[in-house]
Amino acid sequence: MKISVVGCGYLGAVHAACMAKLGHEVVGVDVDQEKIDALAAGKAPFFEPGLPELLTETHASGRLRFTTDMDAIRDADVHFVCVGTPQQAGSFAADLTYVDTAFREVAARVKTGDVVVGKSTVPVGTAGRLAAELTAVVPGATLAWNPEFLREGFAVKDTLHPDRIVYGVTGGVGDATGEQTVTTLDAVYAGALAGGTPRIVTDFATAELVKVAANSFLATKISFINAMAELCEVAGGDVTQLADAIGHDNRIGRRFLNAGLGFGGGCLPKDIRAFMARAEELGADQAVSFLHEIDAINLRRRQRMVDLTAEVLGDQPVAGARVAVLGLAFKPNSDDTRDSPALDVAASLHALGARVVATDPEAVVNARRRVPGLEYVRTAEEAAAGADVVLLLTEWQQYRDLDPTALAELVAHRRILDGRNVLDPIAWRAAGWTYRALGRP
Ligand SMILES: NC(=O)c1ccc[n+]([C@@H]2O[C@H](COP(=O)([O-])OP(=O)(O)OC[C@H]3O[C@@H](n4cnc5c(N)ncnc54)[C@H](O)[C@@H]3O)[C@@H](O)[C@H]2O)c1
Ligand SMILES: O=c1ccn([C@@H]2O[C@H](COP(=O)(O)OP(=O)(O)O[C@H]3O[C@H](CO)[C@@H](O)[C@H](O)[C@H]3O)[C@@H](O)[C@H]2O)c(=O)[nH]1
Repeated sequence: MKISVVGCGYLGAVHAACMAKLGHEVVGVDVDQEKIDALAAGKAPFFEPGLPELLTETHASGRLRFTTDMDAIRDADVHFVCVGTPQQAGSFAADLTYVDTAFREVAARVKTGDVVVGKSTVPVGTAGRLAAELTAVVPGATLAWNPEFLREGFAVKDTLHPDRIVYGVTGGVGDATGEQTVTTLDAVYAGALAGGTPRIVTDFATAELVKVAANSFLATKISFINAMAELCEVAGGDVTQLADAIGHDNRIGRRFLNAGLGFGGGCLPKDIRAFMARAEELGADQAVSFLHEIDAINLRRRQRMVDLTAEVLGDQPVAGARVAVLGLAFKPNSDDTRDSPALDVAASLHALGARVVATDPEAVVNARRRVPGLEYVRTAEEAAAGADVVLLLTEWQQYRDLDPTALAELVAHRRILDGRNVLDPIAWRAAGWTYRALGRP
């Protein structure tokens, strides 16, 4: 099939490459010339494991190209819209300007029979509005809403082998146009559906809600365990053992119960906020008012880390202390620093006058763009040299594997704060370190 992908960021670039991998002829379009130049040269414009190899392979196949020329979508029959929906400045609501602009641009170029597929995460009600706007321009074109659930760091695998695929279609199940759209989407996703991937066909509102409900649930699970960490801190318990113990209950499950600095990134924080804003517009704010608490618990963890740093420094003031920060991305295996808890903590300590020397295997360029004032270095060892305290804030494998004895030789004071509960306290204490973590004695 001939497919266009409009918006080639973390979601769209991966989606375009995966669609080509599934055998389709794909054109990716973005307004960002730099991003398109990289992609057109077969290079990933951001760090995502497996993407460079996939781009090389699909580039060579001749089935994948990238351009800033929107007219290139005219050849395609199915058009995925993958542009950003960030949080509005000064509000919890989603900023839909990119979605609205992209849909207008697409609608001006599609033809009868084309299917436009929304993948961006949007407030419930958006798809219905956009469907009406699309058919007002091209009555024979249809809209589908196909939310995306990929995780950064696993984006290629999640796209090619998703846990489920959701289609929101006009009129829902049983509607003739809807049925036709389902047939088209099944052909698009044939390679990913093979092997029995569950596929849920539903109406627009449900499809939009599935996405924000899933992210709200994940955020709730993380904040739940972080609330337990707060309790452990005052009562003297160990949240990692607590998580293991409750996680053995199959009804609860151990995944997404890792306590620490909490959730960040370009999705969970802004999606739960946009959900609250939309629920309020719909007069249903009470239904999701608990999300305010989820957000508050999450943000308290970042402040707790800053306070804990001051606590372990003891008589030494934060201002002037040399703080080594290991990890800046919002999670490992990503270079994404959007709403990164790690970068937030580093910036707060810097604002308090600490000399923050920070490193990350992939995220330094993005971090520097957001917080230029920190001192950025290449390695954990460089960051730790002469440090009064070391903060592990993003659990990259190389930081998990650090040798406490070797690192002890580099620092001014052996103080380590494990913001992600991934180090072995016994080994670090045995090497002479003061080990502190969130939610652990
Ligand atoms: N990043 C993820 O892991 C992920 C996963 C699932 C869903 N989502 C959702 O997908 C959407 C995109 O997220 P992202 O992380 O890829 O964002 P991103 O900022 O990385 O990418 C968005 C891209 O859209 C481009 N763009 C903006 N306006 C455009 C226009 N008019 N025409 C063409 N391109 C345009 C931007 O230049 C940018 O490259 C969001 O709604 C997000 O919530 C993201
Ligand atoms: O037990 C855990 C698990 C995760 N996190 C943090 O939670 C955040 C989000 O992690 P993750 O969900 O793995 O990353 P994303 O790539 O943001 O993926 C989420 O957001 C995407 C965009 O909506 C969705 O598509 C995915 O399904 C959803 O998992 C990160 O800061 C993690 O450090 C924890 O603190 N504890």
